[in-house]
Amino acid sequence: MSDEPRTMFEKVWDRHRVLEREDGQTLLYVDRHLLHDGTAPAFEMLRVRGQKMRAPGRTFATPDHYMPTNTRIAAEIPDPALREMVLSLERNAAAEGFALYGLDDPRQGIVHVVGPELGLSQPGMIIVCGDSHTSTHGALGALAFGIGMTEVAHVLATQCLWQRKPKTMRIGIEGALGAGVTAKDVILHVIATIGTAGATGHVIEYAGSAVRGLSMEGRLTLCNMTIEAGARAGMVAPDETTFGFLEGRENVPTGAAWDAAVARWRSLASDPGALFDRVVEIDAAAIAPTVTWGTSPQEAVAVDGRVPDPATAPSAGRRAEMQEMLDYMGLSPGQLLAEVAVDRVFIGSCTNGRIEDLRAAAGVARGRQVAAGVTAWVVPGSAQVKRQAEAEGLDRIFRDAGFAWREAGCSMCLGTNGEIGAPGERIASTSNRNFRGRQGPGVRTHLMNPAMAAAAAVTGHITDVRRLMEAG
Ligand SMILES: CC(C)[C@H](C(=O)O)[C@@H](O)C(=O)O
Ligand code: SF4
Repeated sequence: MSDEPRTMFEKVWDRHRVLEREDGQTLLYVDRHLLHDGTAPAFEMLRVRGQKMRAPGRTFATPDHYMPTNTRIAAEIPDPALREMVLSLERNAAAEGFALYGLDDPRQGIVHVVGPELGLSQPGMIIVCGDSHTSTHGALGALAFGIGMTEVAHVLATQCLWQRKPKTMRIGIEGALGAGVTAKDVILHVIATIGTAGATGHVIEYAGSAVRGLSMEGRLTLCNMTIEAGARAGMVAPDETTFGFLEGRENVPTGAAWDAAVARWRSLASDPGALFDRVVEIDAAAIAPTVTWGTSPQEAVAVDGRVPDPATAPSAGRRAEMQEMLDYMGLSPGQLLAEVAVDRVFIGSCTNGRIEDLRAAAGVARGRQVAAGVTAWVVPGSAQVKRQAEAEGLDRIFRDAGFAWREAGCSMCLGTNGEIGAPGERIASTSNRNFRGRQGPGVRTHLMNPAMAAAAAVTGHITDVRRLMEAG
Protein backbone atom coordinates (compact mmCIF):
# COMPACT_ATOMS: atom_id res chain seq x y z
CA MET A 1 0.00 0.00 0.00
CA SER A 2 1.34 3.45 -0.87
CA ASP A 3 1.65 6.24 1.69
CA GLU A 4 -0.73 8.53 -0.18
CA PRO A 5 -3.38 9.98 2.14
CA ARG A 6 -6.56 7.94 1.73
CA THR A 7 -10.23 8.65 2.31
CA MET A 8 -12.21 6.51 4.73
CA PHE A 9 -13.96 4.92 1.75
CA GLU A 10 -10.61 3.95 0.19
CA LYS A 11 -9.39 2.41 3.43
CA VAL A 12 -12.47 0.21 3.72
CA TRP A 13 -12.38 -0.66 0.01
CA ASP A 14 -8.68 -1.60 0.08
CA ARG A 15 -9.12 -3.91 3.07
CA HIS A 16 -11.84 -5.90 1.31
CA ARG A 17 -10.27 -6.35 -2.14
CA VAL A 18 -9.88 -9.99 -3.10
CA LEU A 19 -8.82 -9.52 -6.71
CA GLU A 20 -9.09 -7.15 -9.63
CA ARG A 21 -10.34 -7.91 -13.12
CA GLU A 22 -8.91 -6.37 -16.30
CA ASP A 23 -12.17 -4.59 -17.04
CA GLY A 24 -11.75 -2.61 -13.79
CA GLN A 25 -14.10 -4.60 -11.58
CA THR A 26 -12.97 -5.54 -8.08
CA LEU A 27 -13.99 -8.62 -6.14
CA LEU A 28 -14.84 -7.53 -2.58
CA TYR A 29 -15.25 -9.60 0.55
CA VAL A 30 -18.58 -8.98 2.29
CA ASP A 31 -18.62 -8.89 6.13
CA ARG A 32 -22.36 -8.74 6.64
CA HIS A 33 -25.19 -9.74 4.36
CA LEU A 34 -28.58 -8.53 5.56
CA LEU A 35 -31.75 -10.08 4.15
CA HIS A 36 -35.38 -9.04 4.21
CA ASP A 37 -38.56 -10.79 3.14
CA GLY A 38 -38.13 -9.89 -0.53
CA THR A 39 -35.16 -12.21 -1.05
CA ALA A 40 -36.89 -15.45 -2.11
CA PRO A 41 -35.85 -15.22 -5.81
CA ALA A 42 -32.15 -15.22 -4.84
CA PHE A 43 -32.56 -18.49 -2.91
CA GLU A 44 -34.39 -19.91 -5.91
CA MET A 45 -31.33 -19.08 -8.08
CA LEU A 46 -29.13 -21.00 -5.63
CA ARG A 47 -31.45 -23.99 -5.67
CA VAL A 48 -31.52 -24.10 -9.47
CA ARG A 49 -27.70 -24.22 -9.51
CA GLY A 50 -27.53 -26.74 -6.69
CA GLN A 51 -25.54 -24.29 -4.51
CA LYS A 52 -25.55 -23.84 -0.74
CA MET A 53 -24.78 -20.64 1.16
CA ARG A 54 -21.09 -19.89 1.63
CA ALA A 55 -21.24 -18.10 5.01
CA PRO A 56 -24.59 -18.36 6.80
CA GLY A 57 -22.89 -17.01 9.95
CA ARG A 58 -22.41 -13.65 8.21
CA THR A 59 -26.04 -13.44 7.14
CA PHE A 60 -28.91 -11.96 9.17
CA ALA A 61 -32.53 -11.68 8.17
CA THR A 62 -35.78 -10.11 9.32
CA PRO A 63 -39.23 -9.73 7.72
CA ASP A 64 -40.23 -6.10 7.25
CA HIS A 65 -41.48 -5.15 3.77
CA TYR A 66 -44.39 -7.53 3.35
CA MET A 67 -45.60 -8.05 6.91
CA PRO A 68 -48.66 -5.96 7.85
CA THR A 69 -48.28 -3.84 10.97
CA ASN A 70 -51.60 -4.76 12.60
CA THR A 71 -50.65 -8.40 13.26
CA ARG A 72 -47.61 -10.59 13.96
CA ILE A 73 -49.16 -13.75 12.48
CA ALA A 74 -47.94 -14.53 8.96
CA ALA A 75 -51.00 -16.69 8.27
CA GLU A 76 -53.08 -13.51 8.57
CA ILE A 77 -51.39 -11.80 5.60
CA PRO A 78 -54.31 -11.48 3.19
CA ASP A 79 -52.33 -11.53 -0.08
CA PRO A 80 -51.03 -15.09 -0.74
CA ALA A 81 -47.98 -13.80 -2.68
CA LEU A 82 -46.90 -11.55 0.20
CA ARG A 83 -47.62 -14.28 2.74
CA GLU A 84 -45.35 -16.59 0.75
CA MET A 85 -42.54 -13.97 0.83
CA VAL A 86 -42.57 -13.95 4.63
CA LEU A 87 -42.97 -17.73 4.99
CA SER A 88 -40.23 -18.53 2.46
CA LEU A 89 -37.76 -16.44 4.45
CA GLU A 90 -38.51 -18.66 7.46
CA ARG A 91 -38.06 -21.83 5.36
CA ASN A 92 -34.78 -20.58 3.85
CA ALA A 93 -33.42 -19.65 7.27
CA ALA A 94 -34.23 -23.12 8.60
CA ALA A 95 -32.72 -24.85 5.54
CA GLU A 96 -29.53 -22.74 5.29
CA GLY A 97 -28.95 -21.98 8.95
CA PHE A 98 -28.67 -18.18 8.94
CA ALA A 99 -29.99 -16.01 11.78
CA LEU A 100 -33.60 -14.92 11.41
CA TYR A 101 -35.22 -12.33 13.63
CA GLY A 102 -38.72 -13.53 12.84
CA LEU A 103 -42.15 -12.23 13.68
CA ASP A 104 -42.10 -13.65 17.20
CA ASP A 105 -38.53 -12.45 17.88
CA PRO A 106 -38.08 -9.32 20.06
CA ARG A 107 -35.38 -8.22 17.57
CA GLN A 108 -37.60 -8.13 14.45
CA GLY A 109 -37.91 -4.86 12.57
CA ILE A 110 -36.96 -2.93 9.46
CA VAL A 111 -33.63 -4.39 8.39
CA HIS A 112 -31.93 -0.96 8.40
CA VAL A 113 -33.10 -0.23 11.92
CA VAL A 114 -32.21 -3.71 13.18
CA GLY A 115 -28.62 -3.88 11.84
CA PRO A 116 -27.31 -0.89 13.82
CA GLU A 117 -29.52 -1.65 16.82
CA LEU A 118 -28.08 -5.16 17.24
CA GLY A 119 -24.52 -3.98 16.64
CA LEU A 120 -24.36 -6.06 13.45
CA SER A 121 -23.37 -2.95 11.51
CA GLN A 122 -19.91 -1.83 12.58
CA PRO A 123 -17.24 0.62 11.40
CA GLY A 124 -14.95 -0.55 8.61
CA MET A 125 -17.24 -3.35 7.43
CA ILE A 126 -18.64 -3.95 3.99
CA ILE A 127 -22.37 -4.48 4.43
CA VAL A 128 -24.75 -5.34 1.62
CA CYS A 129 -28.47 -6.00 1.37
CA GLY A 130 -30.88 -6.35 -1.53
CA ASP A 131 -32.38 -2.98 -0.72
CA SER A 132 -31.50 0.53 -1.83
CA HIS A 133 -31.59 2.04 1.66
CA THR A 134 -28.70 -0.12 2.83
CA SER A 135 -26.78 3.16 2.64
CA THR A 136 -28.18 3.74 6.16
CA HIS A 137 -25.48 1.59 7.81
CA GLY A 138 -22.72 3.88 6.49
CA ALA A 139 -23.58 6.17 9.41
CA LEU A 140 -21.40 3.88 11.54
CA GLY A 141 -18.41 4.21 9.23
CA ALA A 142 -19.17 1.08 7.21
CA LEU A 143 -19.26 0.87 3.43
CA ALA A 144 -22.86 -0.22 2.97
CA PHE A 145 -24.80 -0.38 -0.25
CA GLY A 146 -27.84 -1.95 -1.85
CA ILE A 147 -27.47 -4.73 -4.41
CA GLY A 148 -29.75 -6.41 -6.97
CA MET A 149 -31.24 -9.88 -6.78
CA THR A 150 -28.54 -11.65 -8.88
CA GLU A 151 -25.92 -9.99 -6.70
CA VAL A 152 -27.73 -11.21 -3.59
CA ALA A 153 -27.52 -14.73 -5.00
CA HIS A 154 -23.81 -14.18 -5.75
CA VAL A 155 -23.12 -13.07 -2.18
CA LEU A 156 -25.15 -15.96 -0.75
CA ALA A 157 -23.07 -18.41 -2.80
CA THR A 158 -19.61 -16.81 -2.46
CA GLN A 159 -19.70 -14.12 0.28
CA CYS A 160 -18.00 -11.91 -2.35
CA LEU A 161 -19.24 -9.31 -4.80
CA TRP A 162 -17.90 -7.74 -8.00
CA GLN A 163 -18.02 -3.96 -7.97
CA ARG A 164 -16.67 -1.07 -9.98
CA LYS A 165 -14.88 1.42 -7.75
CA PRO A 166 -17.11 4.45 -7.15
CA LYS A 167 -15.91 8.05 -7.07
CA THR A 168 -15.74 9.94 -3.80
CA MET A 169 -17.57 13.07 -2.69
CA ARG A 170 -17.14 15.00 0.54
CA ILE A 171 -20.15 16.94 1.77
CA GLY A 172 -19.05 19.25 4.55
CA ILE A 173 -21.82 20.72 6.67
CA GLU A 174 -20.37 23.37 8.94
CA GLY A 175 -21.99 25.42 11.68
CA ALA A 176 -24.91 25.00 14.05
CA LEU A 177 -28.33 23.72 13.06
CA GLY A 178 -31.19 26.04 13.96
CA ALA A 179 -34.08 25.28 16.33
CA GLY A 180 -36.35 22.52 15.02
CA VAL A 181 -33.85 21.51 12.31
CA THR A 182 -33.08 17.78 12.24
CA ALA A 183 -30.99 15.35 10.20
CA LYS A 184 -34.03 14.82 7.96
CA ASP A 185 -34.01 18.53 7.10
CA VAL A 186 -30.27 18.37 6.45
CA ILE A 187 -30.59 15.52 3.96
CA LEU A 188 -33.66 17.02 2.24
CA HIS A 189 -31.67 20.26 1.93
CA VAL A 190 -28.63 18.40 0.57
CA ILE A 191 -30.75 16.59 -2.05
CA ALA A 192 -32.52 19.84 -2.99
CA THR A 193 -29.07 21.42 -3.41
CA ILE A 194 -27.28 18.74 -5.47
CA GLY A 195 -30.32 17.01 -7.03
CA THR A 196 -31.48 13.38 -7.16
CA ALA A 197 -28.69 12.61 -9.65
CA GLY A 198 -26.20 14.90 -7.92
CA ALA A 199 -24.10 12.11 -6.42
CA THR A 200 -24.54 9.39 -9.06
CA GLY A 201 -21.59 6.99 -9.05
CA HIS A 202 -20.15 8.48 -5.84
CA VAL A 203 -19.75 7.44 -2.24
CA ILE A 204 -20.46 10.46 -0.04
CA GLU A 205 -18.55 11.14 3.16
CA TYR A 206 -20.49 13.53 5.39
CA ALA A 207 -18.21 15.69 7.50
CA GLY A 208 -18.10 19.01 9.30
CA SER A 209 -19.18 20.28 12.69
CA ALA A 210 -22.93 19.88 12.06
CA VAL A 211 -22.45 16.20 11.19
CA ARG A 212 -20.17 15.63 14.19
CA GLY A 213 -22.91 17.15 16.34
CA LEU A 214 -25.59 14.74 15.11
CA SER A 215 -26.65 11.79 17.25
CA MET A 216 -26.24 8.29 15.84
CA GLU A 217 -29.95 8.26 14.99
CA GLY A 218 -29.51 11.51 13.08
CA ARG A 219 -26.52 10.16 11.15
CA LEU A 220 -28.52 7.06 10.25
CA THR A 221 -31.27 9.30 8.83
CA LEU A 222 -28.67 11.28 6.86
CA CYS A 223 -27.03 8.21 5.32
CA ASN A 224 -30.39 6.52 4.77
CA MET A 225 -31.56 9.12 2.25
CA THR A 226 -28.15 9.38 0.58
CA ILE A 227 -29.47 6.96 -2.03
CA GLU A 228 -32.09 9.57 -2.99
CA ALA A 229 -29.23 11.80 -4.18
CA GLY A 230 -28.15 9.01 -6.52
CA ALA A 231 -25.09 8.08 -4.43
CA ARG A 232 -23.83 4.53 -4.06
CA ALA A 233 -23.35 4.95 -0.31
CA GLY A 234 -23.01 7.52 2.47
CA MET A 235 -20.49 7.39 5.32
CA VAL A 236 -19.69 9.21 8.54
CA ALA A 237 -16.33 8.73 10.24
CA PRO A 238 -16.64 6.79 13.50
CA ASP A 239 -16.11 8.89 16.65
CA GLU A 240 -17.15 8.93 20.33
CA THR A 241 -20.83 9.14 19.31
CA THR A 242 -20.40 5.95 17.25
CA PHE A 243 -18.54 4.09 20.00
CA GLY A 244 -21.03 5.22 22.64
CA PHE A 245 -23.88 3.95 20.47
CA LEU A 246 -22.26 0.56 19.80
CA GLU A 247 -20.81 -0.32 23.19
CA GLY A 248 -22.72 -3.11 24.91
CA ARG A 249 -24.84 -4.07 21.91
CA GLU A 250 -25.47 -7.74 21.22
CA ASN A 251 -22.96 -8.38 18.44
CA VAL A 252 -20.22 -5.98 19.48
CA PRO A 253 -16.93 -7.21 20.99
CA THR A 254 -16.35 -6.78 24.72
CA GLY A 255 -13.35 -6.33 27.04
CA ALA A 256 -9.92 -6.24 25.38
CA ALA A 257 -11.48 -7.02 21.99
CA TRP A 258 -13.64 -3.90 22.33
CA ASP A 259 -10.59 -1.73 23.05
CA ALA A 260 -8.78 -3.20 20.05
CA ALA A 261 -11.83 -2.64 17.84
CA VAL A 262 -12.14 1.01 18.92
CA ALA A 263 -8.45 1.59 18.17
CA ARG A 264 -8.91 0.08 14.71
CA TRP A 265 -12.10 2.07 14.11
CA ARG A 266 -10.40 5.35 15.04
CA SER A 267 -7.87 4.86 12.25
CA LEU A 268 -10.64 4.71 9.61
CA ALA A 269 -11.13 8.49 9.39
CA SER A 270 -9.99 10.07 6.12
CA ASP A 271 -6.33 11.10 6.30
CA PRO A 272 -5.58 14.84 6.32
CA GLY A 273 -5.07 15.88 2.71
CA ALA A 274 -6.97 12.92 1.25
CA LEU A 275 -8.45 13.89 -2.10
CA PHE A 276 -12.11 13.57 -3.04
CA ASP A 277 -13.39 13.65 -6.61
CA ARG A 278 -15.91 16.28 -5.60
CA VAL A 279 -16.36 18.56 -2.60
CA VAL A 280 -19.60 20.29 -1.59
CA GLU A 281 -19.92 22.79 1.27
CA ILE A 282 -23.24 23.39 3.00
CA ASP A 283 -23.93 26.10 5.59
CA ALA A 284 -25.81 24.47 8.48
CA ALA A 285 -27.33 27.78 9.55
CA ALA A 286 -29.05 28.12 6.15
CA ILE A 287 -31.09 24.93 6.66
CA ALA A 288 -34.72 25.34 7.75
CA PRO A 289 -37.25 22.66 8.66
CA THR A 290 -37.85 21.35 5.14
CA VAL A 291 -40.85 19.86 3.30
CA THR A 292 -41.23 18.40 -0.17
CA TRP A 293 -43.86 19.88 -2.50
CA GLY A 294 -43.32 17.67 -5.60
CA THR A 295 -42.95 14.01 -6.53
CA SER A 296 -39.20 13.65 -6.11
CA PRO A 297 -37.19 14.10 -2.90
CA GLN A 298 -35.25 17.00 -4.46
CA GLU A 299 -38.39 19.16 -4.72
CA ALA A 300 -38.08 20.48 -1.19
CA VAL A 301 -38.39 23.95 0.32
CA ALA A 302 -38.37 25.55 3.76
CA VAL A 303 -41.66 24.92 5.56
CA ASP A 304 -42.28 28.67 5.97
CA GLY A 305 -41.88 29.13 2.21
CA ARG A 306 -44.22 28.92 -0.75
CA VAL A 307 -44.92 26.36 -3.45
CA PRO A 308 -42.58 27.36 -6.30
CA ASP A 309 -43.94 28.92 -9.50
CA PRO A 310 -43.19 27.10 -12.78
CA ALA A 311 -43.09 30.55 -14.45
CA THR A 312 -39.70 31.06 -12.77
CA ALA A 313 -38.26 27.79 -14.18
CA PRO A 314 -34.97 28.13 -16.08
CA SER A 315 -36.19 26.06 -19.06
CA ALA A 316 -39.38 25.03 -20.80
CA GLY A 317 -38.72 21.40 -19.90
CA ARG A 318 -38.39 22.19 -16.23
CA ARG A 319 -41.49 24.39 -16.37
CA ALA A 320 -43.56 21.52 -17.78
CA GLU A 321 -42.12 19.10 -15.21
CA MET A 322 -42.97 21.45 -12.34
CA GLN A 323 -46.49 22.00 -13.67
CA GLU A 324 -47.07 18.24 -13.90
CA MET A 325 -45.93 17.79 -10.32
CA LEU A 326 -48.18 20.62 -9.11
CA ASP A 327 -51.14 19.08 -10.95
CA TYR A 328 -50.49 15.68 -9.37
CA MET A 329 -49.96 17.21 -5.95
CA GLY A 330 -53.04 19.45 -6.20
CA LEU A 331 -51.03 22.58 -5.34
CA SER A 332 -50.97 26.09 -6.82
CA PRO A 333 -47.87 28.19 -7.50
CA GLY A 334 -47.10 30.62 -4.71
CA GLN A 335 -49.35 28.84 -2.20
CA LEU A 336 -48.04 28.93 1.37
CA LEU A 337 -46.89 25.43 2.35
CA ALA A 338 -48.23 25.99 5.84
CA GLU A 339 -51.76 26.30 4.43
CA VAL A 340 -51.83 22.85 2.85
CA ALA A 341 -54.29 20.52 4.61
CA VAL A 342 -53.39 16.85 5.15
CA ASP A 343 -55.60 13.74 5.38
CA ARG A 344 -53.09 11.32 6.85
CA VAL A 345 -49.88 11.27 8.80
CA PHE A 346 -47.31 8.48 8.76
CA ILE A 347 -44.52 8.46 11.34
CA GLY A 348 -42.09 5.59 10.81
CA SER A 349 -39.80 3.94 8.17
CA CYS A 350 -36.06 3.19 8.08
CA THR A 351 -35.52 6.95 7.72
CA ASN A 352 -37.36 8.12 10.82
CA GLY A 353 -38.67 5.14 12.79
CA ARG A 354 -36.04 5.15 15.56
CA ILE A 355 -36.55 5.98 19.22
CA GLU A 356 -35.28 9.54 18.92
CA ASP A 357 -37.76 10.15 16.08
CA LEU A 358 -40.65 8.86 18.17
CA ARG A 359 -39.55 10.98 21.13
CA ALA A 360 -39.54 14.09 18.91
CA ALA A 361 -42.99 13.30 17.53
CA ALA A 362 -44.37 12.50 21.01
CA GLY A 363 -43.01 15.82 22.25
CA VAL A 364 -45.38 17.55 19.85
CA ALA A 365 -48.31 15.14 20.33
CA ARG A 366 -48.20 15.37 24.14
CA GLY A 367 -51.39 16.99 25.44
CA ARG A 368 -52.71 17.67 21.94
CA GLN A 369 -55.29 15.91 19.74
CA VAL A 370 -55.09 14.67 16.17
CA ALA A 371 -57.19 17.10 14.11
CA ALA A 372 -60.70 16.05 13.06
CA GLY A 373 -60.69 14.08 9.82
CA VAL A 374 -56.97 13.19 9.99
CA THR A 375 -55.79 9.57 10.30
CA ALA A 376 -52.38 9.38 11.98
CA TRP A 377 -50.18 6.32 12.39
CA VAL A 378 -47.02 5.71 14.35
CA VAL A 379 -45.14 2.61 13.15
CA PRO A 380 -41.98 1.87 15.17
CA GLY A 381 -38.95 0.90 13.09
CA SER A 382 -38.36 -2.24 15.12
CA ALA A 383 -39.86 -4.31 17.90
CA GLN A 384 -37.06 -3.03 20.13
CA VAL A 385 -37.92 0.60 19.35
CA LYS A 386 -41.57 -0.25 20.11
CA ARG A 387 -40.69 -1.72 23.51
CA GLN A 388 -38.42 1.18 24.37
CA ALA A 389 -41.11 3.70 23.40
CA GLU A 390 -43.64 1.84 25.52
CA ALA A 391 -41.25 1.79 28.48
CA GLU A 392 -41.00 5.58 28.14
CA GLY A 393 -44.79 5.96 27.88
CA LEU A 394 -44.65 7.35 24.34
CA ASP A 395 -47.32 4.95 23.12
CA ARG A 396 -49.72 6.40 25.71
CA ILE A 397 -48.99 9.93 24.55
CA PHE A 398 -49.69 8.93 20.94
CA ARG A 399 -52.82 6.93 21.75
CA ASP A 400 -54.23 9.64 24.01
CA ALA A 401 -53.74 12.12 21.19
CA GLY A 402 -55.58 9.85 18.75
CA PHE A 403 -52.65 8.29 16.84
CA ALA A 404 -52.73 4.57 15.96
CA TRP A 405 -49.83 2.65 17.55
CA ARG A 406 -48.71 -0.21 15.24
CA GLU A 407 -46.31 -3.15 15.07
CA ALA A 408 -42.85 -2.70 13.49
CA GLY A 409 -42.38 -2.81 9.71
CA CYS A 410 -42.11 -0.77 6.50
CA SER A 411 -45.87 -0.17 6.39
CA MET A 412 -47.02 2.97 4.63
CA CYS A 413 -43.51 3.85 3.47
CA LEU A 414 -43.88 1.09 0.86
CA GLY A 415 -47.66 0.71 0.84
CA THR A 416 -48.16 -3.05 0.92
CA ASN A 417 -51.01 -5.00 2.53
CA GLY A 418 -53.40 -2.11 2.00
CA GLU A 419 -51.37 0.18 4.29
CA ILE A 420 -51.90 3.07 1.88
CA GLY A 421 -53.89 6.25 1.47
CA ALA A 422 -56.98 6.67 -0.73
CA PRO A 423 -56.66 8.31 -4.18
CA GLY A 424 -56.26 12.09 -3.86
CA GLU A 425 -55.36 11.95 -0.18
CA ARG A 426 -52.43 13.97 1.11
CA ILE A 427 -49.98 12.40 3.57
CA ALA A 428 -47.44 14.09 5.81
CA SER A 429 -44.82 11.34 5.94
CA THR A 430 -41.48 10.82 7.65
CA SER A 431 -40.42 8.29 4.98
CA ASN A 432 -37.95 8.86 2.14
CA ARG A 433 -39.81 8.64 -1.17
CA ASN A 434 -42.59 10.89 -2.44
CA PHE A 435 -42.85 9.30 -5.90
CA ARG A 436 -46.24 9.26 -7.62
CA GLY A 437 -48.35 6.51 -6.16
CA ARG A 438 -45.72 5.44 -3.64
CA GLN A 439 -48.22 5.51 -0.76
CA GLY A 440 -51.17 4.41 -2.90
CA PRO A 441 -52.54 5.27 -6.37
CA GLY A 442 -53.11 9.03 -6.65
CA VAL A 443 -51.80 9.66 -3.14
CA ARG A 444 -49.81 12.87 -2.50
CA THR A 445 -46.83 12.58 -0.19
CA HIS A 446 -45.01 15.39 1.62
CA LEU A 447 -41.74 14.28 3.20
CA MET A 448 -40.75 15.93 6.48
CA ASN A 449 -39.22 15.28 9.89
CA PRO A 450 -41.08 13.46 12.72
CA ALA A 451 -41.90 16.54 14.84
CA MET A 452 -43.32 18.28 11.78
CA ALA A 453 -45.38 15.22 10.86
CA ALA A 454 -46.80 15.19 14.39
CA ALA A 455 -47.45 18.93 14.09
CA ALA A 456 -49.35 18.33 10.82
CA ALA A 457 -51.40 15.64 12.59
CA VAL A 458 -52.53 17.93 15.41
CA THR A 459 -53.17 21.03 13.29
CA GLY A 460 -54.57 19.26 10.21
CA HIS A 461 -52.19 21.07 7.87
CA ILE A 462 -48.49 21.37 7.13
CA THR A 463 -47.08 23.31 10.05
CA ASP A 464 -43.81 25.00 10.92
CA VAL A 465 -43.04 23.17 14.13
CA ARG A 466 -41.13 26.22 15.39
CA ARG A 467 -44.39 28.23 15.44
CA LEU A 468 -46.16 25.44 17.34
CA MET A 469 -43.32 25.35 19.89
CA GLU A 470 -43.52 29.13 20.40
CA ALA A 471 -47.28 28.83 20.93
CA GLY A 472 -46.54 26.25 23.67
C1 LIG B 1 -38.58 -3.45 -1.89
C2 LIG B 1 -37.16 -2.91 -1.81
C3 LIG B 1 -36.29 -3.72 -2.70
C4 LIG B 1 -37.13 -1.43 -2.02
C5 LIG B 1 -35.73 -0.81 -2.12
O1 LIG B 1 -34.79 -1.36 -2.68
O2 LIG B 1 -35.53 0.28 -1.66
C6 LIG B 1 -37.87 -0.78 -0.88
O3 LIG B 1 -37.25 -0.96 0.33
C7 LIG B 1 -38.09 0.68 -1.14
O4 LIG B 1 -37.85 1.47 -0.24
O5 LIG B 1 -38.55 1.03 -2.22
S1 SF4 C 1 -38.99 1.47 5.40
FE1 SF4 C 1 -39.41 2.06 3.30
S2 SF4 C 1 -37.46 2.71 2.46
FE2 SF4 C 1 -37.03 1.56 4.32
S3 SF4 C 1 -36.64 -0.52 3.61
FE3 SF4 C 1 -38.82 -0.36 4.14
S4 SF4 C 1 -39.83 0.16 2.22
FE4 SF4 C 1 -37.66 0.57 1.91
